[in-house]
Amino acid sequence: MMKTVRISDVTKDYGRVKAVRGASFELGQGELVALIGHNGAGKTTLMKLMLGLIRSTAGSIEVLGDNPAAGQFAGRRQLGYLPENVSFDAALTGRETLAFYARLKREPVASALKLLDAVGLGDASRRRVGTYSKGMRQRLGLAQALIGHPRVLLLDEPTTGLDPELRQTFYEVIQRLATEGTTVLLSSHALTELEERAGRVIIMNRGVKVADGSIEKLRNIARLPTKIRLKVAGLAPAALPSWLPGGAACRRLNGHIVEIDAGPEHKISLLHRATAAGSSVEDLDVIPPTLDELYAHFLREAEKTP
Ligand SMILES: Nc1ncnc2c1ncn2[C@@H]1O[C@H](COP(=O)(O)OP(=O)(O)OP(=O)(O)O)[C@@H](O)[C@H]1O
Repeated sequence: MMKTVRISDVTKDYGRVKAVRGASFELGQGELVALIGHNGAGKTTLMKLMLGLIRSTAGSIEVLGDNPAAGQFAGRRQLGYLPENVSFDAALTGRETLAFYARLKREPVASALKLLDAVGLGDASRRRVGTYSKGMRQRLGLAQALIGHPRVLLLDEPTTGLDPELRQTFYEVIQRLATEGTTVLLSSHALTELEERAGRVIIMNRGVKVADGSIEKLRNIARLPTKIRLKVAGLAPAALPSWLPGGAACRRLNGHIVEIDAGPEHKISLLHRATAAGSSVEDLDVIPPTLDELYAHFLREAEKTP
């Protein structure tokens, strides 16, 4: 996979604040990567470094084969960016706004305007941006970031303010771009929606990268228990199935569900027991560790190391 972004041992200090500390990672063509972390973890700072808006204190950054902070950064036109708090001139219409950005990027205005339809703003394109809702402004921001079919797309909390349907459309748009080869890096606090969508997750804690990999890989490293939920016929409200091994962490949920925490090494044998003849299990759900749980786990681990 061709690498579009290389971050090597990067540190960024703002005076005494260490916003990023020794971070290293590479992003490949066509990857959709989620950057997650608490407020102030260093996500926006990393994006600004990749855009060349600020310079690193130490370490090196390469985007599309070049240093983005260098004066003549050839890759700039191939970068798309949606800032966290996008703001536009309220007096311009959606079309005028996008035409303005297309000219700035020296891209054809006609193809930029087609992006308004792609983000569902076609009907509102002749209205002034001042009359747009927050979600509409966010979509205009996304259209702006997509001008010129960027090879690297950096999105800072892009789904804030979008309703569930628009979030779905948003992910469809960026997933299509990733399939076509764009590197997409998006920062977000909405972990549940990232779970099925991000091919890879980078977790930041106080400026330090604490985890990096697919959800599968993070699950393998964290070795958190999988939840097995069972509906068992004829079980008294507080009772537990007799076939459960002693010491298994389990509980009753709402009177009729039995929930078991199954460590990776016990999962299969517990499922065998649950589905064996005579176990009275009527229904069963297997719930692997969520991104929320993985995130909490890696932050806990990071806080243990001085
Ligand atoms: N221009 C600046 N001057 C001084 N400190 C800054 C500046 N920009 C960011 N910081 C500090 O650097 C740290 C990292 O900030 P950053 O904006 O990268 O975090 P973030 O992970 O994007 O947070 P959020 O989720 O709130 O957007 C924070 O402590 C922040 O206060």
